[in-house]
Amino acid sequence: MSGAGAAMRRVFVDGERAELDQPRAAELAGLAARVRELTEAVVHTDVDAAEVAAVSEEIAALTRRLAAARRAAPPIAAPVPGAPHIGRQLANPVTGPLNPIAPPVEIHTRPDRTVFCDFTLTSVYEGPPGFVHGGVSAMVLDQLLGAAAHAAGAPGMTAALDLRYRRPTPYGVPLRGEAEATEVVGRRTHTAARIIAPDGTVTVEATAVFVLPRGLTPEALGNVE
Ligand SMILES: CCCCCCCCCCCCCC(=O)SCCNC(=O)CCNC(=O)[C@H](O)C(C)(C)COP(=O)(O)OP(=O)(O)OC[C@H]1O[C@@H](n2cnc3c(N)ncnc32)[C@H](O)[C@@H]1OP(=O)(O)O
Repeated sequence: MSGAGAAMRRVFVDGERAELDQPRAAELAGLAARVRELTEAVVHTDVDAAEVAAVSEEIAALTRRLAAARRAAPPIAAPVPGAPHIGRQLANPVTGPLNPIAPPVEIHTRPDRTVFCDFTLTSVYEGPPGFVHGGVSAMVLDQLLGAAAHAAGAPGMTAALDLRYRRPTPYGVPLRGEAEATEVVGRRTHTAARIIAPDGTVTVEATAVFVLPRGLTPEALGNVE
């Protein structure tokens, strides 16, 4: 089995990572939400130099307090019977409520196994002035495409990701992401996705191929249907 396959098995099947119950996850999600506000404030602040220095010191002190009890690796959520493990990665940089760099994006699965998300990116994700960074759009789409592969019962790791940036993606407005699996061939799952602006314009289109690492089964990843 590949290194990635073995690592996934250790985390999701063998219980290598700390597993948080819902109240503890909610506490830490609240902390991450405050840090997201802090990031926004840092990017936009215009306070004077003395205040910047004072706040920097306070933040360094807060960081030391949090680091006083440190885990070796990000924790995951306790398993939910019947649900895929993909939703257990609480520190995922796209969907993870515990990760301050995640917007976070909440992905939903429809009964027909397609997936969608409604999300708003703030100006901290700016690339070209006034618009979302292309790498951030790619990150969101990679996750959404991966979720579509999971939803189809054919999860895998991203082997290829192809993007078409049709129009600039605005930030600060509600965006819709949609994705679906288009074909499953052996360990390969082909997927397609798009980001849609509030006026219905498709700003980015993506296709991706996901490959299930050798030695893993969809069942081991929690795709139980
Ligand atoms: C497992 C998933 C778990 C997810 C957990 C939750 C997170 C979800 C998050 C989701 C979002 C975030 C996701 C992330 O961030 S995943 C992180 C980014 N991705 C990676 O790091 C992947 C790195 N690559 C690899 O580990 C290997 O290359 C993999 C495992 C992908 C394949 O290595 P393996 O040795 O197994 O491959 P094989 O040679 O036996 O080929 C097998 C089949 O695949 C076909 N093929 C191979 N490559 C390509 C390609 N580029 N285009 C088209 N097809 C390709 C190949 O032709 C063959 O098909 P066939 O000839 O049999 O028909």
